[in-house]
Amino acid sequence: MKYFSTRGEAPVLGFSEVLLQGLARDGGLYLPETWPVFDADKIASFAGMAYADVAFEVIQPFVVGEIEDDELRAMIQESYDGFRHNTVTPLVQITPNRFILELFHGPTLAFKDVAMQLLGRMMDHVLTKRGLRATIVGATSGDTGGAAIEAFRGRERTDIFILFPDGRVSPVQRRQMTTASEDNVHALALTGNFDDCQSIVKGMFNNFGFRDRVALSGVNSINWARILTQIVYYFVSGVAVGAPHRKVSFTVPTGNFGDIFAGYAAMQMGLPIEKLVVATNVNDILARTLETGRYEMRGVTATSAPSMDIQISSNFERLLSEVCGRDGEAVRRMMNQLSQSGSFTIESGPMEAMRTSFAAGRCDEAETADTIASTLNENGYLLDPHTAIGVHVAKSHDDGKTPMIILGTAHPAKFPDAVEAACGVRPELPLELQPMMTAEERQEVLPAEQDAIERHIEQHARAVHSGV
Ligand SMILES: Cc1ncc(COP(=O)(O)O)c(C=O)c1O
Ligand SMILES: N[C@@H](CCOP(=O)(O)O)C(=O)O
Repeated sequence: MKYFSTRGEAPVLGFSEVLLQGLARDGGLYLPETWPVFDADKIASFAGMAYADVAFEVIQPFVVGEIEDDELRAMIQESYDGFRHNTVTPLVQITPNRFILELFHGPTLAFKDVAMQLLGRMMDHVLTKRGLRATIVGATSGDTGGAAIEAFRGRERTDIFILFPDGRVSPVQRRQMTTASEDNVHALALTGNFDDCQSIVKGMFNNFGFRDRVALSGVNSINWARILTQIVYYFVSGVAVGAPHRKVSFTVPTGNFGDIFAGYAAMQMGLPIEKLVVATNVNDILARTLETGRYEMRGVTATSAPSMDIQISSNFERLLSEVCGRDGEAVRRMMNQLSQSGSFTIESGPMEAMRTSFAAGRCDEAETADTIASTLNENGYLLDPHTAIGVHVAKSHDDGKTPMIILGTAHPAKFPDAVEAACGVRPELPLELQPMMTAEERQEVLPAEQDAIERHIEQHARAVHSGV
């Protein structure tokens, strides 16, 4: 399998190179040249299979020729053995037609673990084979950072630098990043918002001198491997509610558009999906875009669902590429307009194509709190604010016939203050995570300036100093 950049000007690469590069050298995002397609019999055969076995079937066609089957199987097995639930991503029915897909049983209680646990192992595998070291950078609005640090802490071949918006993540999220004591972990609190952190990360990838000196690699969902590993749970849950014999819809709490793009990928691979519903908080750029055809940035508002406080939604570029017939020039034009004027318009053809697969809705702060309280009272189920946004939006897209799966993206105990304020119940962290809340914290507070961050990384990254 080969991968091309959405902007059409970077070299076509194989999986291992795409994994290490993160962002393409033309600023674009990598996509597979073709979608492997599973027929109905193959999809039906996933029923009753262990999560790790489905993961192997889904991931293998994308990495074949680059990672041996037995090595892939072993990495998948190890990644999911550590999850708190033996089905890895259990499905919980909350109404006759609606289900929560609990993606938060990994080590940091967020859906990011599903991808990051395997990504960490794959990267280590490729670096070891090549005798290389890498400097990983990531931007986080709260969850990616903790999950990435958990996946890479103590790994010999990587240093990890996570940029997060100072004061804009929950205390649990912050501590998941700042209490790791391993020398290869660097939590950087930036005086800005998530979009600033993400722009700096992309800026570092576009500074080729720096990128090559530190052997830069990325773990945000700009990295194709993140999306790839997330495709699996769409198949697992879709089959559990009757696919391929019936269609299924998904509602996805969305920020950077990575999770829902994995659903789009599953659809291209043959999973019969009726609708992919984008659920946003008041930072609703994606909902507005689907409505109006115009992608238009506004300021970011801090909410009780901080991981979704995003305006520059990286993976939307992957969808633009798909609906524009993989026309790199068209994607470059829109992305240039975005960086010059903060907006761009999508032509009617691509917009119609998008609307055949996607719908969208938004949920404000009061609705988020009401949904947490009413779902607890009516269904006995405690939601985190991000998943609550999904549940709220799903209600207006549920046709009553097609099973609606809402992605449960975080455990409520990551956001105890918001949950308690909404419903009076304070969710407890699992016992093994409680010591973190009193452990010593270690972080650097830095200005949201690319130069300052690059200097800091050059001083601390072993890839620069070890000569490996
Ligand atoms: C809890 C939670 N829900 C939803 C999202 C949004 O996911 P995505 O950025 O893939 O759209 C995030 C952040 O990525 C998150 O951490
Ligand atoms: N919501 C994310 C933001 C980064 O998204 P990613 O999926 O591109 O890593 C977070 O919690 O950090």
